[in-house]
Amino acid sequence: MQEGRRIKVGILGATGTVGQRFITLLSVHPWFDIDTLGASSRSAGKLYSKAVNWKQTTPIPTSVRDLMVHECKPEHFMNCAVVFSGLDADAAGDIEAAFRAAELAVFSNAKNFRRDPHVPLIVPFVNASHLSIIPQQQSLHSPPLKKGFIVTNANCSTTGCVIPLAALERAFGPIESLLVTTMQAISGAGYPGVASLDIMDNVVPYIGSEEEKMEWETLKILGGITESDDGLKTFDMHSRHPLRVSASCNRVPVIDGHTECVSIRFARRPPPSPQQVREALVAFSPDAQALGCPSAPRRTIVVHEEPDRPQPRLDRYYQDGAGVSVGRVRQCQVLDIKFVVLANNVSIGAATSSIINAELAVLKGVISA
Ligand SMILES: NC(=O)C1=CN([C@@H]2O[C@H](COP(=O)(O)OP(=O)(O)OC[C@H]3O[C@@H](n4cnc5c(N)ncnc54)[C@H](OP(=O)(O)O)[C@@H]3O)[C@@H](O)[C@H]2O)C=CC1
Ligand SMILES: N[C@@H](CC(=O)OP(=O)(O)O)C(=O)O
Repeated sequence: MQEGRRIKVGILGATGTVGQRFITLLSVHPWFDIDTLGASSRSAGKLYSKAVNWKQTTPIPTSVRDLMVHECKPEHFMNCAVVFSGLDADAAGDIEAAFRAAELAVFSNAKNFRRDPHVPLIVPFVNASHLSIIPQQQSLHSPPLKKGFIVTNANCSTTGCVIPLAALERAFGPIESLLVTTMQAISGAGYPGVASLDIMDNVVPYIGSEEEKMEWETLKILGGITESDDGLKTFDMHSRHPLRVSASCNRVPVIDGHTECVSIRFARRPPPSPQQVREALVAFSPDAQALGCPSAPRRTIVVHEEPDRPQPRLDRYYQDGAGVSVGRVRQCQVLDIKFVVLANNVSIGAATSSIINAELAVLKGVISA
């Protein structure tokens, strides 16, 4: 990024749970300046401070308090080189497609384009290399695009799980089986989300479509990209080393932070020991750090030795919510290794991932500053 150059950005869904986290993070970002905000017609035409039901622990940044909220139409955002989306999935599909067609670079949290064969699904510490599919996405668009594209980040539970898995595949080769059971925070369902009478004093053993998303997204993220003789790139869905995934997803009465119990079997025999696994997790240093992404945490994974960690209340703000916390690394009597991972669903599970993805795109020259 050229010294002194700043990039104007817009936020779609700026009033929501993820949108508020975007505002908090981007208001102090060293490269990006918040220029334009968008939300539904319920909020459009109001000052941000009047439209939003602000739920962050820090005040609304002064730089955005008096910005007007717009409808999510590209013509309001043409000052922006980058648009971050925290849109409700019911609206995200058409709106993000329109923004891409208007030659805007869209970094989305919504699920709508994650399965698109030309859209990268990127967890920034895991598969930044998938940005390489963007020229194909642009050339196959009708009409072909020069600057517009969509990059998605993953489901928040998928994100927490694939980061340690990527560290372990890098150190020990392919994982062939994954069993994961989640305990997901209420904020994952947006605001107002799950009714208090459903979640207080309770655990709800079902989150619609969540298990299917975890089982599918993990394969796209951990897989590579293959290129045919005619130059067409395809996501290989971890098919060179087939990975079987079984996810069980639960909602628990925690405000922020998804906790996941993970068991894995490696392809390699004999498998690594728990101590080797701990060392590989601690040593993990993704490209986002080496390349100098300003929002990348100094350390991606902390490994706790205490037997009762990680815990959401104690660990969800590790590295300002950009890192993940692992604990209880031990032998699994059925597969090889099991552990617990905790990730902040609103930060690295959503807004922080989008922002680091955009930083990677700038550093790799996909976005011209
Ligand atoms: N919360 C989390 O932990 C995670 C969320 N996600 C995904 O991120 C996205 C946002 O989630 P979250 O912030 O929790 O959701 P919220 O319900 O809190 O916020 C939704 C946002 O979308 C806007 N919106 C709703 N309908 C429309 C519309 N028709 N046109 C334009 N804007 C609209 C809302 O504006 P208004 O205020 O005007 O209604 C609001 O700004 C979702 O797709 C979600 O699945 C992904 C990972 C984690
Ligand atoms: N469904 C997740 C959050 C979310 O919105 O996921 P997705 O973006 O994959 O729909 C949760 O409830 O915790």
